Amino acid sequence: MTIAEPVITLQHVALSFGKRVILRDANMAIQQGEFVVVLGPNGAGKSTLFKMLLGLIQPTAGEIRVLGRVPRSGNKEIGYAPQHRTVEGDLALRARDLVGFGLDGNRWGFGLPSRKRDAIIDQALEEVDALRYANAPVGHLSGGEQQRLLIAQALLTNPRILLLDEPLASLDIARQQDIVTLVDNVCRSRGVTVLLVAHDVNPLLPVLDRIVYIANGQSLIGTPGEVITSENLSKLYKAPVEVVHALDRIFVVGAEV
Ligand SMILES: Nc1ncnc2c1ncn2[C@@H]1O[C@H](COP(=O)(O)OP(=O)(O)OP(=O)(O)O)[C@@H](O)[C@H]1O
Repeated sequence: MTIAEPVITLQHVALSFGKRVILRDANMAIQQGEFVVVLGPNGAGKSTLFKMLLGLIQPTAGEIRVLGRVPRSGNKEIGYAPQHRTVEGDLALRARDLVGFGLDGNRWGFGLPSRKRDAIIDQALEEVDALRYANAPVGHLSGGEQQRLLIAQALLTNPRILLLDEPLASLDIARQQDIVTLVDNVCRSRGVTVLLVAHDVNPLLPVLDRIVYIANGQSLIGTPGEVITSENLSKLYKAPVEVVHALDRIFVVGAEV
């Protein structure tokens, strides 16, 4: 039996912006098809980790490999949905146009015949159950509907890795659940590796494989039971933190997550 190479590895990775240390000695190996939730307080470096994987920010030290190579920008094997604020108002942009940006941002999308282009966009819209509002103006759609479009956009190039930055932000619990189910289906059916930034792990507990926790320049990776413990979080935050398990949920008391 051969053991598959991890799709993402960080070895002794450090990153600072001037005097601000974001990561000191980060180490992780993430496998094909894993669903990984990235947690940590505001400003910890969660989005910055994504930018390093996308080749947009270089580590100060250490080695990063994505699908066996040094990260490079424009890698169509990574689908990326950045942090997003809901678009409001009468913006003329239609849902399918927003999704189509996923092709335009990649060189291979240029010059596609329009029928082929439409078919690719329709397929992505169908996968996120957004076909029925394909022609609606984006500003008329709810936050959850807009989030589906961003996921469709990220899927357009058939990526092997999906980076989703806070796709659950400002959604109600039911809509959060819908997006979690959608992303889980994409992860399992396509065998895509998902990294998803969140501030609350609870809606994701039924589907995630492991979590990465970043705080104060340190990072931990493992199952929720391995990582989210009073001892670990007290060390990360350098303050007393209590982790409470109740009603199949995890509550962190004493720190902003
Ligand atoms: N290009 C940059 N130059 C200098 N500082 C930066 C740069 N990018 C990010 N930072 C800083 O690095 C820190 C980490 O930012 P990042 O956006 O990764 O945090 P985050 O964990 O995603 O936070 P949030 O939960 O608030 O989205 C912040 O203090 C931010 O201001």
